Amino acid sequence: MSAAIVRMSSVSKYFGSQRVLADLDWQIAPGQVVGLLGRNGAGKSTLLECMLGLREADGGAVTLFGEDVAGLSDDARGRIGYVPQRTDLFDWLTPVQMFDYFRAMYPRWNTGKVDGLLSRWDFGPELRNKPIKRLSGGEQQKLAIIRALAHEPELLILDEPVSALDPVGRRAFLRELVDQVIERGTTVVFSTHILSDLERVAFDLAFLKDGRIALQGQTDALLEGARRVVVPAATLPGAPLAGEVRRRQEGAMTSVIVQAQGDDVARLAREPGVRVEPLTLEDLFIEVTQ
Ligand SMILES: Nc1ncnc2c1ncn2[C@@H]1O[C@H](COP(=O)(O)OP(=O)(O)OP(=O)(O)O)[C@@H](O)[C@H]1O
Repeated sequence: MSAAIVRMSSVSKYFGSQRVLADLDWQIAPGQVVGLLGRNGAGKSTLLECMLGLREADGGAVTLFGEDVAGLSDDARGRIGYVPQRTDLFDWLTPVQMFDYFRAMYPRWNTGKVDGLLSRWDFGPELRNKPIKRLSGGEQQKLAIIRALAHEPELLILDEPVSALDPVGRRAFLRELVDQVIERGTTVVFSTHILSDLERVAFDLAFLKDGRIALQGQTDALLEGARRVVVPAATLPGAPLAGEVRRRQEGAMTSVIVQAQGDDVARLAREPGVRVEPLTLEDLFIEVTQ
């Protein structure tokens, strides 16, 4: 397997006494497209900011393209695109002025791509020449996405990029992501709460919980293998089932979530009163992150 593009080892981050990242290990391979999931406040933005060196971790190591993130070269920086959760555009400029400014900074800036996206995403002459601070939240989010894509990055980090977009805008963005960005082999890390979007674009999912990546795998495989096994408490063995994620007592029954069905689940399924149910992505999110 080729060397990881992103490598995080034992990364910790505290805000005061609150531990947000707890010795987190994570690696992302070239061309991987990963959806990052977690509850509100789980630390997704913090994780992405530490990954990019925008926030200093309190412990551990982060490398991007094999370089320590604290001393990242201009070349490596030029290969990264980032859409933050809150847009950080120069809002006193107009879109045309902002893109002129960034074009001068990035050798690989693709003006044709910017113009094409502006046209397809409904930026007529009037919007292109209006100060960004007077644009709507969704319009500003579209500009942040265009800015992140314009230099055709090899690593694209998106922190809830579609939260302000309407369904038409979201679909247009996802089409661009799937048809252009992912098609080109770009490595993508994408946090969102819109699970249906992830099912469309993310081949891999990673769940952040208690400051660590609690579960990661291919979306299809996770959904195919994950089951809720509801068992009379007396029938359930005390030892964890193979691939067990969590178990919870519900009256006389115990509900066990497994990532993948092993022989023990097949055996239990034959016992009277046992139910084995498939999980949706939403079920899996709730079960893994609760
Ligand atoms: N600058 C800061 N100072 C103090 N606490 C912070 C700061 N930034 C984030 N936190 C805290 O760290 C935790 C993680 O926040 P973060 O924004 O990374 O979560 P998130 O998973 O991105 O959440 P959401 O899904 O709501 O966007 C939260 O409890 C938050 O209150």
